[in-house]
Amino acid sequence: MSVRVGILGATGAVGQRFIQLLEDHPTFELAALTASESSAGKSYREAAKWRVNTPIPDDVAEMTVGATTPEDVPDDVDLLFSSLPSGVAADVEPDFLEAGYVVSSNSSNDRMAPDVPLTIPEINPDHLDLIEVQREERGWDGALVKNPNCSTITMVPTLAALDQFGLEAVQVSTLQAVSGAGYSGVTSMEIIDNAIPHISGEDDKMETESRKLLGAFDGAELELHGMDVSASCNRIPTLDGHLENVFAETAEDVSVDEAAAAMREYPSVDLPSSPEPLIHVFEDFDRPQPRLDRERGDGMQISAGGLQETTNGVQYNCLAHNTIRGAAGASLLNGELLVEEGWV
Ligand SMILES: N[C@@H](CC=O)C(=O)O
Repeated sequence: MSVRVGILGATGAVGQRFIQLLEDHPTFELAALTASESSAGKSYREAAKWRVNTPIPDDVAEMTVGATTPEDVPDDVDLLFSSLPSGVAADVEPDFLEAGYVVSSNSSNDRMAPDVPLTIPEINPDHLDLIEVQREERGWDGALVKNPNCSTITMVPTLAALDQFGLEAVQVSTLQAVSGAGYSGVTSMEIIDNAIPHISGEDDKMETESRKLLGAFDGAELELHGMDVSASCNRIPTLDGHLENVFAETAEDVSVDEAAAAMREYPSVDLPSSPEPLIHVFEDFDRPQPRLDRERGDGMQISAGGLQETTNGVQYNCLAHNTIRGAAGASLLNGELLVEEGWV
């Protein structure tokens, strides 16, 4: 079965990752690319400054880029991936949803809306049924599904594994790669020989999105997880791969061996982009490391290591590739789930 897909915001850094990940995808056939008005009508090769570490696929290079309006997307496209800047996405995604498109979006707008599924297929696939609520409330024929922020998605699979011990509170400090800020996000003068101890808006995303992802959905309403999450997000001069130091407080005592087994055994799902296993656990205290471990599972695996008991739980490090598992790969996997569950 082949599903025709499009990319909204195809010329940006995440748009380029989508193109890379869609090359040779077993189900998805790339059929539409959109970008800003200034790119519309150009070939993709002319419109995009290609910066991904594999060549632009020849057929994609010759595709004509459309404007980001439903009129410029062929009717036979079944699924759209959105990597629009969040301000633009907030304006234009609703037009596509009203026009009946199913949109799997990486943009941060609406992630916490009560009727929008914020989904990681291995963690909370049942939340996808919020689409029923969304369609009823908004009157859309289409459907909007979001994936979390890259720093959230790095930590939440490990928390999902630990939740069997009764998660009560989480403190996390991040060391985030420069690609998370986009190609021109931090200048070399700001970041070389440096670390920047604040990423605007990022603490709040981790604190809220993680509670939604681990929340309980009863078919009508979603209740946020009761744990308390405190995040401190920092930029460091790595290119890709967000490393995070997590302190998880649990109601029950948990040993290092129990925590490691819970993470190792946390199930993956049977979708083309889901890695097996979902979480790789290192015994070493000095792993995971961004340069060594970000490409594990084609950039889709979560790594953890440095597990130690604390007075009220465990501490550890975790890592994921922020532009693959944390962005384009996350939306793609949500698209695979949408197909599997019959929403596309
Ligand atoms: N908001 C994130 C994006 C993820 O890569 C960041 O700034 O790093």
